[in-house]
Amino acid sequence: MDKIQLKALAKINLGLDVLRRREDGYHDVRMIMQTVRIFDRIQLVKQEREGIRVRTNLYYLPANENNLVYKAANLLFEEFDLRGGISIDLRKYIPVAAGMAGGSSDAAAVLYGLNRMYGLGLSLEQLMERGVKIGADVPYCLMRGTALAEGIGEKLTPLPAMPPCNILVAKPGISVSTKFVYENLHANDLKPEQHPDIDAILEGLRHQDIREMAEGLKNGNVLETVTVPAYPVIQQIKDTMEEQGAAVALMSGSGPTVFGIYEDRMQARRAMSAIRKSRLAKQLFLTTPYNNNRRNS
Ligand SMILES: C[C@@](CO)(OP(=O)(O)O)[C@H](O)COP(=O)(O)OP(=O)(O)OC[C@H]1O[C@@H](n2ccc(N)nc2=O)[C@H](O)[C@@H]1O
Ligand SMILES: Nc1ncnc2c1ncn2[C@@H]1O[C@H](COP(=O)(O)OP(=O)(O)O)[C@@H](O)[C@H]1O
Repeated sequence: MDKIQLKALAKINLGLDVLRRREDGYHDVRMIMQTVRIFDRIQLVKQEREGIRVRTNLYYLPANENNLVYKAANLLFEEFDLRGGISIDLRKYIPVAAGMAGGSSDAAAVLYGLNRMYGLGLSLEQLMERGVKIGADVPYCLMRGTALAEGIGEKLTPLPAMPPCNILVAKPGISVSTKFVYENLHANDLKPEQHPDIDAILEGLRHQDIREMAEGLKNGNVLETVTVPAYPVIQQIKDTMEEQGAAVALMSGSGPTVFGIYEDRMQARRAMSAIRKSRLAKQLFLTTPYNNNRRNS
């Protein structure tokens, strides 16, 4: 196989709690991950000439060793002493530095794609062990679907699929770095009432009850305690989505992207128009949960 086309899917966090700051500076988390149907497209083509070449449609992203797709390819090229080179064409649609794991998902797709193209024979678990060296969310991006993530995000337990629903995703025109958010959380000083009730969300998921999940998701992301005071636009988007009939609206990951869950498609469409008119968001998507574990390549 000389060529492969991949889709790298984005995620949202259906609840995110940070338990403690660890000695190594990372944080132990407890969060529910959900893949959504927003994706980047990646094409890998084998080259005779040695080296990893990256091209992307976004001028402001690194097209060198700092791109996570480069890091993923480099990891497997070095470990398996692969011959020749590879060109990576990355078409980005997932908002960048947004809390949607775009870069991590791109890296996951490259690990998956190279494993197939070069017949490396690595299992999903073996790919995940390599993925965590690139980023805490990469193992989850390899697994996809609905999952509980613990440890730094790499300890994964599959969960019942999120019930079908409509998810409105709005990214304001600001970028927030994950590092900044974790550093400003002061996780070890959080009061018990500041921690979201992840178990309540899990119960809602087990009952396949969006309303029950939504109840648990109010204040379901502890990282909002850092970003909402710093960026009022996040709260404004949440309020607008809820005024427009969302069961709940929550920031995803380290933000600043906000998602709203709508049971009714028409209502979600109306909410999308309202957010568009408000000009609170720079990027706006109406999407659905992804739970098919078949890889699309
Ligand atoms: C917040 C979350 C929630 O899903 O997602 P995003 O907002 O990035 O999408 C993740 O925990 C982000 O995972 P990821 O973005 O892969 O993290 P990494 O690249 O490994 O680390 C970026 C920075 O975040 C901090 N970090 C990350 C994960 C973690 N459990 N504890 C941390 O303290 C690290 O100190 C690092 O400086
Ligand atoms: N393939 C990539 N896609 C997006 N960002 C990338 C990529 N490779 C490296 N980066 C860098 O990683 C940073 C955060 O990436 P991203 O995964 O989009 O954020 P988040 O983890 O918040 O979802 C960006 O600022 C960018 O410079």
